[in-house]
Amino acid sequence: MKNKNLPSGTRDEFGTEAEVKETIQNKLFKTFRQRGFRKLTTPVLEYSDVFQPLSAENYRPYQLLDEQGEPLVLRPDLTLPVARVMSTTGIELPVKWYYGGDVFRVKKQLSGSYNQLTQAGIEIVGYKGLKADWECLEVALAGCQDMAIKNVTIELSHAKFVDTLIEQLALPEPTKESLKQALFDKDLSKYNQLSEPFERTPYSRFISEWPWLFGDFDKVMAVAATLPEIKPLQPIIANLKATAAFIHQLFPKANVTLDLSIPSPQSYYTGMAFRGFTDKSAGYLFSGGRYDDLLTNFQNVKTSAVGVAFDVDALVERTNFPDDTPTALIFFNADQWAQAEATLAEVPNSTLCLTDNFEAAQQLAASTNSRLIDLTKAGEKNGTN
Ligand SMILES: N[C@@H](Cc1c[nH]c[nH+]1)C(=O)O
Repeated sequence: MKNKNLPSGTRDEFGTEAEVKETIQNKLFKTFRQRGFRKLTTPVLEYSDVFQPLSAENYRPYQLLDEQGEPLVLRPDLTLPVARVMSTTGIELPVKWYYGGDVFRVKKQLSGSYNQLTQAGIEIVGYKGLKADWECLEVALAGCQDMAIKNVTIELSHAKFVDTLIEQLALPEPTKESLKQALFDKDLSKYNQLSEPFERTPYSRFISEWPWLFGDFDKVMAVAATLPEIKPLQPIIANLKATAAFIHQLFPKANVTLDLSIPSPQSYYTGMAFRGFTDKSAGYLFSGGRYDDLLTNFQNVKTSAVGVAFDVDALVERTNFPDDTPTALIFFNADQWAQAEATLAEVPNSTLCLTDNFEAAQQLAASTNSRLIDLTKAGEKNGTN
């Protein structure tokens, strides 16, 4: 074998880290099941068409060809496969799914981030109302609580806010698009120039602060309240406010922020979106949102859906690794296997010692700082135990 290196952005996981990851996944799966979600497993390989709704710059997939030359990808997302399943199987709505698995996203070389990420999430399909969005938030925030992750900040946003507001502005279409781009890019000189016509209009306060409209929920909402009455914005604002109130009521310790100046975290979101962070790092713990149009990409029926996925690797990073390596080694002769099994079952944190002789067992016990349980009495016989 010539190349023993791993492909860039991938890693091996072993020992405590891999075990903690498994424990976290199992804990999440158990919660999902207890809440009535059903498991859905999809393949790691899919036709690239499935992921067409993803924005290409954020999600560059690994590409392959099948035997007929059809382009395949390693899945860069787990929500789109759920939409594919829903549109091809005729499963009755409503449904609540849960899943876990790896997604693959080609990141820039040397960006320091991994190209293979483990997610565990839920998708609720067939419910229009806020209750389904809130069930996602409940699962996400309760999940963080179960992992003892403190200081969780939940950032709310809405996929339609920017477009709805820009739509109202008396500007030519191409200027609207450029204003939106300048806002998202935080290109202030361009933004200021394009937004000049709104000085001394009822929009002026909001438009002048728009690129900075993120942070404390109430403060951002106070600036939004300076806008003139815009009918299509009202349900968006009402949903955001009701959701912030819901979070305060159920998770009083969580910090709620609002961002009215970002592009939607996923290009397929159509409604409220939410991401969870802790103050320790920039990466998110969970990310989710409503996507009522996604299934129309696969079939001509509009279906309401909302979901959230945990970044399991981010949860592992924030968990204190317990040191629970086996502390007792059971040394036995091959014909004592049944007795060794009984001891294994009885002694907590024990493991079978598979060395051929007692000396090797002693060495292993010393190097792993383990207590040696000698079923052969070899130690007694030669006086070393
Ligand atoms: N698939 C989204 C998370 C999500 C699940 N459901 C809805 N959104 C992501 O990877 O960011």
